[in-house]
Amino acid sequence: MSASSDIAARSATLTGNIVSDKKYDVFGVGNAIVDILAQVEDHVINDLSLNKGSMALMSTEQQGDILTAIHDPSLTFAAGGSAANTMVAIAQSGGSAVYTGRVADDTNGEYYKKGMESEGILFYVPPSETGHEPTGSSVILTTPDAERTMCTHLGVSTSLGKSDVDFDMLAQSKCCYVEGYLWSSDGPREACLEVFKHAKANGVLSAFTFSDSFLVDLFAEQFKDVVREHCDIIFCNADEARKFIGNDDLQQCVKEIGAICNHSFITDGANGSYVVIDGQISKVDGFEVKAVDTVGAGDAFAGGVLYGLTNGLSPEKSARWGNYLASRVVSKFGPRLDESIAEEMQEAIA
Ligand SMILES: OC[C@H]1O[C@H](O)[C@H](O)[C@@H]1O
Repeated sequence: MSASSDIAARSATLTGNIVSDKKYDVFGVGNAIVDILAQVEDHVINDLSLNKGSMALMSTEQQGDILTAIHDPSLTFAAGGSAANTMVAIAQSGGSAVYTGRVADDTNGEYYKKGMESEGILFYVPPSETGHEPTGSSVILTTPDAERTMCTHLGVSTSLGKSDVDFDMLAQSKCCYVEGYLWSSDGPREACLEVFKHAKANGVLSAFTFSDSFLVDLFAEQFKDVVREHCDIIFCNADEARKFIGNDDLQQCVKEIGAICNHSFITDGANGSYVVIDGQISKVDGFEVKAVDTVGAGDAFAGGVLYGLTNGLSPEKSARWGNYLASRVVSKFGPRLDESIAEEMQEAIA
């Protein structure tokens, strides 16, 4: 079978919705990160020379300097990590999810594992022994306009490798979901490529998120190859879409992304999202809410979409549910919702 006819066949499977007898809805792979959340004024982002709205990689010492500088007695902690947040959104929608990510055998690692298990996620990778890197963490500064700026130390999450992946569980999943954040480290990137290959060999659809515009800056060409060779479904936001295509005109970017991947979901903040299925573009409206913290919004959107696609909803209804989950996450501080909201689905997508 040629590459293009293979893609066409996989595409037809999705358009008919991915409802199969596989055991799990989605198999996620990501950096396991504990979030340290603070609210700051705008000038703090400038004073610290941070790139507002983006993610920067740094050492724990640099994170410590930031925490000292902001001197916030009301810091809060949350289990985060982009793909992990997405798996939680799937579970809170009523779906089933498996998570592959690495924590250390330390306090944050224990906290993180408990957080995932309490949401019903199958988090099976054993923690790394202490003495090396700590569990990954991200100091997340949210400004009054609800924008979040992330200062991340990846810690032990960069030691995730392909030998950590449970390929049997992957084969029993309808879809896998990989975060672009993993591209900044060699071992996790190789593990992801292996996940995509095994997914294809076992009739599991492959979904990918670009994660952050700085990654698109660094890896645009690699991301294009990944999308063309491996992906059935992609997620990005408007900034990432513009950088990926190299054009400021969002409509044009949506069209061009849709020509590269047959199932593309592009978020546009409070305006909602674009769904491009086999070149056909639909705009799906967002929900009007007062946003206080945008951390985790894209993750919640992807969770809603993946829940929908793996449970018989059309791509547009799936995106509507994704928009709803994102609107709920931005209405509160922190990267995840606190509880299941599956019972709100019918009204939200009607
Ligand atoms: O997408 C938001 C997530 O990305 C970062 O990895 C943080 O952990 C945060 O929870």
